[in-house]
Amino acid sequence: MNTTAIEVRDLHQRYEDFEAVRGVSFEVARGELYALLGTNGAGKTTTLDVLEGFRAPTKGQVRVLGHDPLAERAAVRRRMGLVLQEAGFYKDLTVAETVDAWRRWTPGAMDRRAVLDRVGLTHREQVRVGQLSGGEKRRLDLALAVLGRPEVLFLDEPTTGLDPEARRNVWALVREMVAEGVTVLLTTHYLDEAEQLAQRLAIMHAGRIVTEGTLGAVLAGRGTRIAFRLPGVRPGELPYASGPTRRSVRADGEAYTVETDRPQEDLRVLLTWAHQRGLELAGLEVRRPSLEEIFLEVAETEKVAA
Ligand SMILES: Nc1ncnc2c1ncn2[C@@H]1O[C@H](COP(=O)(O)OP(=O)(O)OP(=O)(O)O)[C@@H](O)[C@H]1O
Repeated sequence: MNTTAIEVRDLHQRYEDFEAVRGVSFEVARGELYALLGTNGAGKTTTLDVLEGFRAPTKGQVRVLGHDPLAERAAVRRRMGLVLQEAGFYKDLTVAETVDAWRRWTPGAMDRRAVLDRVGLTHREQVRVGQLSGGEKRRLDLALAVLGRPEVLFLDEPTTGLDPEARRNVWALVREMVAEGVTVLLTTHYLDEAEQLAQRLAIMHAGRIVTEGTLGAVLAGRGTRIAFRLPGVRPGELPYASGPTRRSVRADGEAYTVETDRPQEDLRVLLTWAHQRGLELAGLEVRRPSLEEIFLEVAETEKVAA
């Protein structure tokens, strides 16, 4: 059996004279969760649209479970589940009526009770969709997406606008799907979501993938961060003169972040310096960079390069 579930090769997508996707390539293995992150307008939803068979690529090739999702729609549509950014429900139908309506045209659909149990909405069965909370609507979205037991699930920003508890509930559900062998392609603005769920991820910016791989690989090669607050000291006074070490110091008001590939030595120098001057390094921490920082750096570097 082919172990690749999703394949994107040199995808380009143009809207009239604007090229929204500019040569994107990646693969997702069966049973893997892959996250597409990116700035607003990076091209994530457009990439998903092509994979879902809603658009023909301007150039390049995509395959889902070995098929062209547009030309061979019949072969692949029933094996995919979609959660789109905007859910189109009838507000006046109850949860039960909504699921029943979808079951009618989903061959091999799960029982209504089974699917609602799965997403934790059984107790809301008789409630009208218009009265559900945002988190409950997202869970109903997921219920409809998994109703036909899909092999591949596309989730476009599945937790946008949800409170922390509702997000965690959605994460738990997504983890269950992955544990059962479902392949998931997720787009998100939340870096912690990708950190929590994704086996591999890509950061997109202006139509291109700028970095890709496992979380470890994306973080590798980026220096350790030494962060602290120090009121009343100018950046030039810190004990880090320019030198051969790959190091940078960022100041944001009194908050300093030193990025370094020699954390132990740099920390020792900093602590000795502060001790000799009787200075208190408030909130001192040594940590690896967060995806958030990498994301911002990527966006910043690209802006400078553009
Ligand atoms: N139908 C369309 N016609 C013209 N331009 C479009 C169309 N859809 C998207 N775009 C443009 O293409 C670019 C990529 O949009 P896309 O929705 O794929 O990005 P995204 O990464 O999903 O963004 P977001 O995170 O904001 O949802 C944006 O500049 C957007 O304005």
